[in-house]
Amino acid sequence: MSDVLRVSKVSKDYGSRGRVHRVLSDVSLELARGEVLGVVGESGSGKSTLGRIVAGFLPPSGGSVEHLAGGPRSVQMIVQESAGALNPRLPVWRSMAEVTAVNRRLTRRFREPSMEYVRYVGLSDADADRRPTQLSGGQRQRVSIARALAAKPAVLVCDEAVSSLDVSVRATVLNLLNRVRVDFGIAMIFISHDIAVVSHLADRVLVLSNGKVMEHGPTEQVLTRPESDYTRALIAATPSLERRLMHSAEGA
Ligand SMILES: Nc1ncnc2c1ncn2[C@@H]1O[C@H](COP(=O)(O)OP(=O)(O)OP(=O)(O)O)[C@@H](O)[C@H]1O
Repeated sequence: MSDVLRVSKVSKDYGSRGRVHRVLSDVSLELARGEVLGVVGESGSGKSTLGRIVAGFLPPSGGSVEHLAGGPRSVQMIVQESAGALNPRLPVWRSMAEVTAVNRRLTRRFREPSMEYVRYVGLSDADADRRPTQLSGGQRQRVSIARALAAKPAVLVCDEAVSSLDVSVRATVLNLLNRVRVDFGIAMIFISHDIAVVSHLADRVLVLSNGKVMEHGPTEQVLTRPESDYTRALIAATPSLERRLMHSAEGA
């Protein structure tokens, strides 16, 4: 299947002359249409920096990022509290309409084009008329997903997108993201410190430690036959995942 994203030997340095801190070194990856790459690693390993570089919010210090499909908004990003990007004083349909409207005067006739996405993510027409603060955390994250979809991206970067949600809400949003990948063929970079969460969605997993790729392979392989002690430690630090892996090994 054709690639929609190619990241080649990307590095990132923070700081200035004399006090340079390298936070990403030689990271390469490719994404095909509809494919989900999970990016895991402990706090400070460089996950968000990578996500922001891929989304075009941050320039790399070296290497290249090629967006091989879609228009100018071909990569969209969803973060932990994406609703922060929504105007708190406006009904959410208006924040959504801003993504696509050419006309800055967003009268109510611009509402309908957004509603297709509002309904797709499982929100009601009444929800679209509410302000972000009148919605739950899960509903706000759905709005963020709807807003990203309205931009018709080829790639979605999800950075800790479900981390602040309750476990049951988290499962429904993960299911929604899975449908998005199937229904729209959107590829995703799914960033999380929690390898268990990543394992629900990702086809492949890339493990980052101190800005370096420790391993990168099919999810099943990385979880059951990790190559590095670092990955083994990440799995061991996630008891729910360890239990699940043990059960499936016993059942095999
Ligand atoms: N704007 C910045 N200026 C200087 N250093 C930064 C900046 N942003 C991030 N860093 C540093 O870069 C490293 C990687 O940070 P990054 O946020 O990418 O890691 P992360 O894996 O996403 O961590 P977390 O899971 O805690 O969000 C850290 O050491 C961090 O302190």
